[in-house]
Amino acid sequence: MAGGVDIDPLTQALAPPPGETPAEREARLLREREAKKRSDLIDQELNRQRAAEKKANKPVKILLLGQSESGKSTTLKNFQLINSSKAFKAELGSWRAVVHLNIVRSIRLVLNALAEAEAAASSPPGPDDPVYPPLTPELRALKMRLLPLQQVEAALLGKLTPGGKSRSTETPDDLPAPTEVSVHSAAPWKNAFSKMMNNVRSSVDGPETTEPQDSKDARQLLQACSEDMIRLWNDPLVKQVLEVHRLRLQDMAISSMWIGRSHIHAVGSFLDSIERVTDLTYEPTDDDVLKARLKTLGVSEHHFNLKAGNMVPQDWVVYDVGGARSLRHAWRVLWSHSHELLLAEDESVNRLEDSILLWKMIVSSPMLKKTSLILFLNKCDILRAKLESGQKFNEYVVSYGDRPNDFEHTSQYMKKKFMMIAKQFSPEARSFYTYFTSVTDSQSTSDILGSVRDMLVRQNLSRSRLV
Ligand SMILES: Nc1nc2c(ncn2[C@@H]2O[C@H](COP(=O)(O)OP(=O)(O)OP(=O)(O)O)[C@@H](O)[C@H]2O)c(=O)[nH]1
Ligand SMILES: [Mg+2]
Repeated sequence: MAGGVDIDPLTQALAPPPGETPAEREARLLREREAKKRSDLIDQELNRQRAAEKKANKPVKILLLGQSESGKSTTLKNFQLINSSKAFKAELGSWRAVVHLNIVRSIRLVLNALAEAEAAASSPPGPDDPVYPPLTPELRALKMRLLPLQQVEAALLGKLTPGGKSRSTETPDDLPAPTEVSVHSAAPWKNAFSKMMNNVRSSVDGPETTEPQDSKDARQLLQACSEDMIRLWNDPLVKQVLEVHRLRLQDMAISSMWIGRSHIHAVGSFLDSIERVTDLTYEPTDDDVLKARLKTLGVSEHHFNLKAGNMVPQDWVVYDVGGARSLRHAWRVLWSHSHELLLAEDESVNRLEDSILLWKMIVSSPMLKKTSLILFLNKCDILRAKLESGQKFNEYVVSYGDRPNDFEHTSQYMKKKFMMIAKQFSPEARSFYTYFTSVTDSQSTSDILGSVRDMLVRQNLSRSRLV
């Protein structure tokens, strides 16, 4: 500054007042020390809050575990339906082909049983052979008329994953064996289906279409077979044949395969809606999607941004994995990160032993000792129906003894069993939550998933509070 003395205004402001007495100086320094203390406390509080926020913003990670067919993917679908319903609705069309594939495969299952009944009739029965009722000429004719459905199956399978990542597990046999279609969860099958089905829709709407001829033929063939499929499924003789077939498989201890009770129930659920789902204008409903079965291979990751009550939205990641025994090695990779673990168990009593072993393995894992566990005892609707139809729970679980053969007592018994195992095998004390579910019922599942979500949000927040 020309001619002036250069004085820094800050230094000037902080400088002791001119003519300060020693007592005034002492009082001023005390004030300054207290102000600094307050400022440090505020900084500390801000840092604490920042750290807490950072922790709270960590996504909640949910890992869905359980046997194959226990309902993991169906639980995930419910989660999508509740929390990102727009995306769920946008994908409805992609499920149409899966529903069709479920129908075609169920019919094939029935045709296999009929073929077996025919084969049994043509050779003298051994003492342990199953006794099938003789097939009528009409039923044999029906069986022949439905053979072209194999083309439909091939066309749908061909479209499942263009890169050939889908897999159909065929076993070498004279008869076409029961099969199950699986899809690698990372594969873009939904896009492939959407494309295909959009094309199909345009073929229904008008003559101009880019739909591949084989898909179009497949849809029309399916519709043309509709009446025969209905006739087959409603034939009382077919029901008798299926029952003999089921008992035979049960005797061979392969009841958890395709024709396992829960599976007949699962794939059979579309057999009661053949007319509706084979119509050329068919659009899948939410319930259809929940019932559609597509076995998962590998691991798929799904992101959500959820808000519970008046809390800030939080990122959630849900991992869905394949539950088949051969795929379980992949689970451990996911365990290395801390997750909330949601275990779906098939409550339909035919695979209880595996279910118990799986639960033991999970609760005793040292890697998961800090992980929250939520147990879904699923398919309660099937358990209920079986008990009501007179099946005896103690035939499957001998230790159940003479307790009442009703849903209330059997379900509580199973819950206690799972709780005892958790208590006995957990590396350290833990609490876990159990729900009785039927995840194909979107309404009740929505309530349950809502409370699970609120509980986890609260838990996550209290964990993130630095003490
Ligand atoms: N009735 C009934 N069916 C169910 C229930 N939960 C699932 N399902 C059906 O059972 C079948 C298998 O369910 P998924 O969700 O595919 O089973 P998953 O555990 O994902 O099986 P993987 O992918 O092989 O590990 C599907 O057809 C579902 O619609 C239930 O509570 N009740
Ligand atoms: Mg699955």
